[in-house]
Amino acid sequence: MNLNIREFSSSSDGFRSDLESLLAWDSVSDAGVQKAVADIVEQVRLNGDQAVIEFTNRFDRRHVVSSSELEITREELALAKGRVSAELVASLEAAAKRVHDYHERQKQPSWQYQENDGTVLGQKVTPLDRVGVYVPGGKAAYPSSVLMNVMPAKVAGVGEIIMVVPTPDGLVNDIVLAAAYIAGVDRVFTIGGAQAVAALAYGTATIPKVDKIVGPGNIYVATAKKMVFGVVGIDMIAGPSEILVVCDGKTDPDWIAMDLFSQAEHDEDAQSILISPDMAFIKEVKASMERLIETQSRKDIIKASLEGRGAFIHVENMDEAMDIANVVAAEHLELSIDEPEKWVEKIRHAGAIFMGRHTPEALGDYCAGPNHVLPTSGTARFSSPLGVYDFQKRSSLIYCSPEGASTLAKIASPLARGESLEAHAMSAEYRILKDS
Ligand SMILES: NC(=O)c1ccc[n+]([C@@H]2O[C@H](COP(=O)([O-])OP(=O)(O)OC[C@H]3O[C@@H](n4cnc5c(N)ncnc54)[C@H](O)[C@@H]3O)[C@@H](O)[C@H]2O)c1
Ligand SMILES: N[C@H](CO)Cc1c[nH]c[nH+]1
Ligand SMILES: [Zn+2]
Repeated sequence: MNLNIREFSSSSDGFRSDLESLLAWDSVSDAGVQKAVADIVEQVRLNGDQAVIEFTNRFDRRHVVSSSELEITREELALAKGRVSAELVASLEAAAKRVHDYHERQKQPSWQYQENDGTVLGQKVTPLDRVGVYVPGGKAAYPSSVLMNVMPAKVAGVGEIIMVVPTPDGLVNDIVLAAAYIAGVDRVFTIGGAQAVAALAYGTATIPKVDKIVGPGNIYVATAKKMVFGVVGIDMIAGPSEILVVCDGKTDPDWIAMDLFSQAEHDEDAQSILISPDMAFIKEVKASMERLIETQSRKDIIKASLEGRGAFIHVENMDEAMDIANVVAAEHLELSIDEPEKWVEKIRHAGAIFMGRHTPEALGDYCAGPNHVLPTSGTARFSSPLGVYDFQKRSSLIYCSPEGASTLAKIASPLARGESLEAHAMSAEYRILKDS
C-alpha cells in the first residue's frame, strides 16, 4: 500500500516553522465540545444519578433503570478473572508486579531536621484518601491502563480507589475487570465520558466523590477533567499518543516500521515521526512500512495517522537529531542508536526515553515497569509521567522551641510591619524572650 508520509530536511528553508505546524495540536476541544461537556457536567452536578443514567444510556447505548446497575462488585471482578485465559492472567500478574516494583522506588518519605536551638522543620507526606481512575473504553479496552493508573496509587497508600470504565452497548471487557481485580481496585462503575468525570468530581448518591481524577480518555473526558480541576485534582490532560524514533540507520528497518505503527494504530490523530541522518535508511523504512501495513488489522487507522500527522525528518548528524528531539518533547522517544547511554545526556524533554535497538516502546506500554501515562503534545517540557507522587501530598511541619521562636520573631517582626500587618508582627513579638 502506498503511504503518503511527509518528508522534511532539517537543512531546508522554513524547516523550523514546518516542524511547528507538524507538532501543533490543541489538546482541548473546540467550542461545540466545550459547550456539550459544560452541559453534561452541570446536569450531573445538579441531578446526580439521574443525569448519569440518562447520559450513560444516550452515549453508551445502554438501558440502565437503576443506579445500582452501574456497579460491578469485587465478586464479579473475580468471576471475570476466572473467564480470562491462564496465560493472559499470568501476563497481567507479571506486568502488575513489575509496575508495582518500579513505582516502589518512587515513594517519597516524610522528612525532618532539627536546628541547634531545638526548632524542628520538615515535610509530612500523606497519601490521598480517595482517588478516581478513568479507564477508557469507547473504541478499545485498555487493561494495561488499569494497571498503570492503579499500581502507583496502591504503592502511595491511597485509601480507596474508584474505577470508572464505559461499557458501550453493555459489553463488559473481562480482561479490564480481571486487571481491576489483580490491581486491587475497591469499586468499579460502568460509566464513562464527561458524565463519569463529573460524577467523580461532585459525587452522587451512588458514585463517591473523590479527591483526584487520573487516567487518559478522549476529548470529552479531557475537556471534563479540565473543567472540574479545582473541585478535584487531576493528573494531566493527555492528548493522542506519540512516538519519535531517532535511528542512526543501523536497526532493522522492519523493526523501526513496526515501532512507528505501534503508536499510529492507537488513533487517527496519533503521531509517529522518524529522524535519521541516513536518507537511504529512511527510504528503506518507508518501503518496510508500505509492505508491512498490509499485514495490520488496524491498517486504516495507521494509514490515517501516518498520512495526517506522521513524518520522516532527515538531519545532518546525531547532534542535530537530539536538538530536534528536544523541540518535539515527545511522549515516547526511542533512541535506536549505538551508545544510547551517551546520547541520552543530551535529551532534556521527553515523557519516556527508550534506549537502544532492543527497547521498543511497546514493552513500556505493557510491562517494563515505568508508567505508560505520559505527557503528550510537548508538555514533557514541564510535566512528568504519572507516578506515586501524583497520589501523595505534602504538608510542611514546623515546631519552634522557645529560643527558636524568639530568633524567628526578630526576623518576622520587621517583615510584618513592612507589610503593615500589625497582628502578624505582634503575634511574633509576643514570642521574643525577655532577656534575649
Ligand atoms: N495516554 C495513555 O496512556 C492512553 C492509554 C489508553 C488510551 N488512550 C487514549 O484514550 C482515548 C480513549 O478514547 P475512547 O473514545 O476509546 O474512550 P473514552 O472512554 O475516553 O470515551 C468514551 C466516552 O466518550 C463519551 N462520548 C462519546 N461520544 C460522545 C458525544 N458525542 N458526546 C458526549 N460524549 C461522548 C461517551 O460518554 C463514552 O462513554 C484514545 O484517544 C486513546 O488513544 C491514552
Ligand atoms: N501507548 C499508550 C500511551 O500513549 C498506552 C497503551 C495502552 N495500550 C497500549 N498502549
Ligand atoms: Zn501504546
